[in-house]
Amino acid sequence: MSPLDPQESGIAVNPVTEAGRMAPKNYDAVLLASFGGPEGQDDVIPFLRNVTRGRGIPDERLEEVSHHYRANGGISPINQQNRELKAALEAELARRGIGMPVLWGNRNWDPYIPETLQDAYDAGHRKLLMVTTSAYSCYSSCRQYREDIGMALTETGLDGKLEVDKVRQYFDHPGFVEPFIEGTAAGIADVRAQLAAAGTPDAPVHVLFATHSIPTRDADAAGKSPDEPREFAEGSAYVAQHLATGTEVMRRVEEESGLSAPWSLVYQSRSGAPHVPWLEPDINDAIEDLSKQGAKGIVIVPLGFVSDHMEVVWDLDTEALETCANLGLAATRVPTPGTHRRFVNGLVDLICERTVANNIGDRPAATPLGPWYDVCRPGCCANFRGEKPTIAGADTTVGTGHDPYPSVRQDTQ
Ligand SMILES: CC1=C(CCC(=O)O)c2cc3nc(cc4[nH]c(cc5[nH]c(cc1n2)c(C)c5CCC(=O)O)c(CCC(=O)O)c4C)C(CCC(=O)O)=C3C
Ligand SMILES: [Fe+2]
Repeated sequence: MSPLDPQESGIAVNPVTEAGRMAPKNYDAVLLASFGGPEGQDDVIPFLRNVTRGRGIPDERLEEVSHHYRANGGISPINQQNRELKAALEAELARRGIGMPVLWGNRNWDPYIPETLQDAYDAGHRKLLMVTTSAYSCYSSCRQYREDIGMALTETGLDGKLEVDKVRQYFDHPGFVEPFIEGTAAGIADVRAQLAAAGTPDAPVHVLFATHSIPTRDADAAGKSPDEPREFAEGSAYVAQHLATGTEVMRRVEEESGLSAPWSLVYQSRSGAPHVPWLEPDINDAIEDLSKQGAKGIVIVPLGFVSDHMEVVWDLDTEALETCANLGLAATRVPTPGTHRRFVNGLVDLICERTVANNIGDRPAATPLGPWYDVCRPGCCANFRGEKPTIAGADTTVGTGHDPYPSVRQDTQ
């Protein structure tokens, strides 16, 4: 791996995140790790028991949060989305002549991560590179996946036998950002056309970047570490990453299509006890406020999500678009990256930047925050429920990421 010449590539190496790099290795398979979801009415309660495991939540309470799954035949779209993503990744790897299979494992539903790791080991794999379906930094989207692997390695007795590392959080990788640029430009044009058809072509349009709300305590811990010298916007890497990505999307939309609109970051899918503070404003409250302030059109960009899973098709397409309709607002929801060519290509680029063969030396990042760390800084995205075995952190004791100087390790095989 040779250091980049920023003059030549136009992309400067971030001196901060350089510290959390891991040298390229000879990985022999990709692990696509995701949340998992139910695939029929009988799966719904067992799935929700998995999601809330260890918290002793009674089934009656779980039934209350199951309505969106129930209304959709007990089926979450997430598994099918992941089957399609897995197939698209395999096709792109094959197209580039890279002989790595893509193995798939979930946190909360079949195929479960520990079984996938055991199958991988039994099939002869020894070094896996994990790609998750979460782009940002916070407990749920980064550390919890690192724990899923740490616990699975411990549980299966494979720690020390099977190496699992993960690609960096990719919120600002061009492959993740560019489908949103395309979608946001098309979304603004669509809402403008709806308003023109209604005889109000110049009515105000507002872009809402939507992401999953999380408890403010988790938001504040996201990316925070004694080893992290940066102060993040609003004190949270989770919020800062979304703001930076949203800023870049709007800049590129204007540059490439001449379209512009005021925008804000809003939150959705809040759960948990009402007295526990979560990130706000909720998207539905924001839509009502914007309507009161005179907005006539809303473009909803699901910036926090990789695919059209339940939080997107229910909380945005059913609830938020209904809020818009009730207020008489023109509205549209922009696509998620899904299996967009540029997204799939970008994920394969992220795999290549970590592998010896087909190595890509430059690490593009569309915002000044990145490229994010390959190996998380000590303590970041803390788990307030109690520490668990965790991979891919400078302070962890499982897997290989705990090497304090991973970027000078050489893969010898
Ligand atoms: C940041 C974040 C993402 C985005 C990053 C990423 O994409 O990973 C995300 C994605 C998802 N969240 C999902 C589903 C659920 N999340 C829950 C609960 C929670 N999520 C949280 C955070 C996040 N969640 C948090 C802080 C909780 C409460 C505490 C807890 O329980 O840990 C619950 C419990 C029931 C409830 O409280 O509503 C469910 C069922 C699904 C599957 C959807 C499908 O089936 O299609 C997906 C992709
Ligand atoms: Fe969630």
